[in-house]
Amino acid sequence: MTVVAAPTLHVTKGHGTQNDFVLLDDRDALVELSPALVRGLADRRAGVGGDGVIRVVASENVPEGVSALADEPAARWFMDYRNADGSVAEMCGNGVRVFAAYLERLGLWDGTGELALGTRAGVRRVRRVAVPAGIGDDVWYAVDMGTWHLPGGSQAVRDGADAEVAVAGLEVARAGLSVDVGNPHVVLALGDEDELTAADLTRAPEVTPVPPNGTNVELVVPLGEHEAPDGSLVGRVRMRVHERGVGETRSCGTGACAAALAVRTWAGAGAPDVWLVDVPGGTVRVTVLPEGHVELAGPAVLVAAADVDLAALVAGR
Ligand SMILES: N[C@@H](CCC[C@H](N)C(=O)O)C(=O)O
Repeated sequence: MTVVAAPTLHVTKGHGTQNDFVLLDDRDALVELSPALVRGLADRRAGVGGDGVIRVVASENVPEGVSALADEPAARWFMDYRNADGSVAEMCGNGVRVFAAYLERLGLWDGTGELALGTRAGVRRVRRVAVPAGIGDDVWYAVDMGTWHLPGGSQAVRDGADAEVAVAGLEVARAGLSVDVGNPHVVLALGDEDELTAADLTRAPEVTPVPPNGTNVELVVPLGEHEAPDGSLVGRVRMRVHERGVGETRSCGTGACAAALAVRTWAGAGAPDVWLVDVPGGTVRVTVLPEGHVELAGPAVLVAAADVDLAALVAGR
């Protein structure tokens, strides 16, 4: 574990619907964020603890080719996201909101208008939004998550499944639908909430054919639809997730988008464009936007700040 800057690292802890992250401000890209350092910071016993680590880097310090920043000079800040096992992921939906809250805390965004930020999946745009009635009182952010894709790169499929998924605790393998929202997901619908509870996600679900770069897996139970005050339809699903590079987490923003998109696809014509996704850590809202985009909205909370003694972090593992 080599760190150029200092023997201590100032970090902040935050979460979005209890998908939790260790955040660091390394705008000059001085910290060598090795997989070992990420694993140490994310360690829930010998480190700070989190599902992932997120680093703020000024766009001009991001190596060329990492994101589409060259096309978007307004994206001054790059979200360098790592999973708890030290692996790099293209995108993190809950992470983007927490990253925006962290930029506000650092005085790098004033919370007004639209914040463009760089990610490995391209530029994402964030804005503060009103909290939907009855869903807590944390500050909410909405993120345009860009374009999404079903198998074959399209936004419509003839068959509702392209994979078979075996989940511990469930007797028979289920059909799953791959959804790409910047990172890979496979979504499978379960019969009822008892099955959702019975699923054992301490082990990674086995997906066939094996996705070449691994995948996140979402188990969903559709909960029906209701009418919003403006007369439009809102769908609701309950979800559990096993994240690539992490394990079961209490929420996954990209996973919520994938879950809503899969259920909407299975529901066919006339299905709602707005979905509430209930996860163990809370509720997020997914909206299918025009031009093939999808939006994720939900809370972001910063809960603590700490100075990490890097020598102790190494010694403790
Ligand atoms: N929790 C995230 C997704 C993080 C990345 C994922 N584990 C992967 O490897 O693709 C979210 O909120 O989207």
